[in-house]
Amino acid sequence: MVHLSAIALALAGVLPQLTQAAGLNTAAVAKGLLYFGSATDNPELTDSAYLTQLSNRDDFGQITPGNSQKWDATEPTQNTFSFTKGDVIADLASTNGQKLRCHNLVWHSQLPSWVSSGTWTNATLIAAMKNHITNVVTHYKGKCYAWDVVNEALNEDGSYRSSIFYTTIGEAYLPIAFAAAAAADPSVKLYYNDYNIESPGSKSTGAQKIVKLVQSYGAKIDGVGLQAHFIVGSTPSKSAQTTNLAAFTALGVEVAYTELDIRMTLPSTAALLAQQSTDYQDTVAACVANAKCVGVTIWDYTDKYSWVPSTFSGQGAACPWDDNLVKKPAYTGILNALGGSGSSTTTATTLATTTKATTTTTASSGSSTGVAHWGQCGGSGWTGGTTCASGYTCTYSNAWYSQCL
Ligand SMILES: O[C@@H]1[C@@H](O)[C@H](O[C@@H]2CO[C@@H](O[C@@H]3CO[C@@H](O)[C@H](O)[C@H]3O)[C@H](O)[C@H]2O)OC[C@H]1O
Repeated sequence: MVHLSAIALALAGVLPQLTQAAGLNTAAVAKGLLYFGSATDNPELTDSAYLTQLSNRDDFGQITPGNSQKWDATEPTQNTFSFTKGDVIADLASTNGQKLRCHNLVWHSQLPSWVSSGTWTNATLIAAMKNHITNVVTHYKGKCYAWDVVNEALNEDGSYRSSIFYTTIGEAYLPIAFAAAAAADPSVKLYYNDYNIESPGSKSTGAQKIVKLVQSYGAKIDGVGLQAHFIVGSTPSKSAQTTNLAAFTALGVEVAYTELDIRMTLPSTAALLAQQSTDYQDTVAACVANAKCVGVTIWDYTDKYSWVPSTFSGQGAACPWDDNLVKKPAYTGILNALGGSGSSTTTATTLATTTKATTTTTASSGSSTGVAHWGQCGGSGWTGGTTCASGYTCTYSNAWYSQCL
């Protein structure tokens, strides 16, 4: 069936178009992603210039709290919960009309000492973990697009990290955590999130085993978050990242780049900034190429507030905006991957189908073929529709069209 409304909307410019002027999020949505986003943190929000750019939905359609939803922030004392700082970020997302990625529930780091140094049995730690998850997820119910339920459970060789959770409970802590999160908010997407799982290898294989483990317990797992804390010049190729993403999505889960930044040894040079731009472009292009890659989040947008210099001695300049909130070449690299710096041609017949459309994009740097993730899923004329075709799930809709994955 031909949906003339999609053609009309596209021709009239109602659907997101790929133009020079489009920001990162606008271009990402036009390319079929759900969002392009940034992490942020409470102390930075007093910087009005920073806040203004963060709130610019043309660039950022999603934000993630960098620290304020972690266990040490939300349950510093057993069964005493504090949501004040996390609520500031959640409210900001709501005010700005941005999606919120919620981060994180179970992680070996930034734990309060009552957890990390407590005396636990299998039963008592399961109870404490479930109580934490239930309270935090319930508090933010309906506000998060996704939760990073378990963060960084793996060693580099793909074996389990010896966290308090693994050594006390064993691998069952993962499905137990996912099941508790699903019970508290059945609608929110539930993710496993880790670093160094962005190209094929032992750790990526370990993360795929976690997906299968959770599924084998009958618990819900919706996605895998690839942190993507990269180094300029050592970023995995687009090809390696594309192959890797496909291995995850073949398991029936979606994927997202959740903490992208690409650091360099300081001082930065023009050559390093150019390579950084290429590395950003390759990574975002890998996401665009996979129909189940829903978004990219950078781990703060400006070098001014990046976590990198305080964590990796002598390194920095990892973000697409510099210390003065001026865009770096990396910004253009991301936009190139999103088709934002060139022209885009999409055939009307492809647009009109209820299946995922294939978009051919001609960027200034060359030609590439990507997969558009959106589809006009129902209705007719200018009112559009919000019902997805059979076999598709509606992940976003507005008055004009639905996004169906
Ligand atoms: O002193 C601490 C300070 O060290 C802390 O820094 C944060 C550490 O976590 C960072 O985010 C993580 C980066 O990579 C992945 O491993 C994780 O998934 C992320 O959560 C965050 O950006 C830093 O700000 O902040 C609190 C201070 O008290």
